Amino acid sequence: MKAIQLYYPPEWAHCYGCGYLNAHGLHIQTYWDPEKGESETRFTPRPYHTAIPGFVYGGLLASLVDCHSTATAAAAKAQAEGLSLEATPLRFVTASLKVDFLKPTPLGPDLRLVGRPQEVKGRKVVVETELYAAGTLTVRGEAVLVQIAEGFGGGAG
Ligand SMILES: CCCCCCCC(=O)SCCNC(=O)CCNC(=O)[C@H](O)C(C)(C)COP(=O)(O)OP(=O)(O)OC[C@H]1O[C@@H](n2cnc3c(N)ncnc32)[C@H](O)[C@@H]1OP(=O)(O)O
Repeated sequence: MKAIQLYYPPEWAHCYGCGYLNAHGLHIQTYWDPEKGESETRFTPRPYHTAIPGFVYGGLLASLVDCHSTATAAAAKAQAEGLSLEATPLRFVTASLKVDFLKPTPLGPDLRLVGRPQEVKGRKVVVETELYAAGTLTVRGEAVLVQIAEGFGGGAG
């Protein structure tokens, strides 16, 4: 199975979190299960992703939820519209990101994020994510993702 992020064309693949063209990035990769209608990302933090010794830095956890959610939105929208990401790449950006840190996340185990689309409407997708460390739910996220429109970012600076 191919990660959703690997369908992004090069101009959308520089993201620090998930861009395959960012040599310094996290290279987050998300997989879509069309039967369950949910996504999965796995990531193993490095020792330097520390908050306090033994626990993962919350900003990293938010980044995982962020890029996991943008990819989930692309897959959910593609499935809802009967599109193939191979033929029609879709790219979403984050409009809103809410992260609840339910428990400290231990540094060491592989982290597993599960994403479930709550709403797919027009250019907007809402995704809920649960993040597990060694089977324990430690983070819950909710993100609003908006499909980028032509000329995205125009006028900035
Ligand atoms: C090029 C590839 C980049 C890849 C980045 C990967 C992940 C990221 O980190 S993205 C970086 C951080 N995000 C950004 O920089 C985005 C900055 N924001 C923007 O550009 C715009 O506000 C943008 C595109 C999100 C929305 O603007 P616009 O295109 O005008 O959408 P708009 O028509 O207002 O809204 C569409 C829908 O989203 C909803 N929405 C928009 N913003 C929000 C928000 N902050 N909270 C909740 N809902 C929102 C709207 O209510 C609307 O919903 P509905 O259709 O139900 O009425």
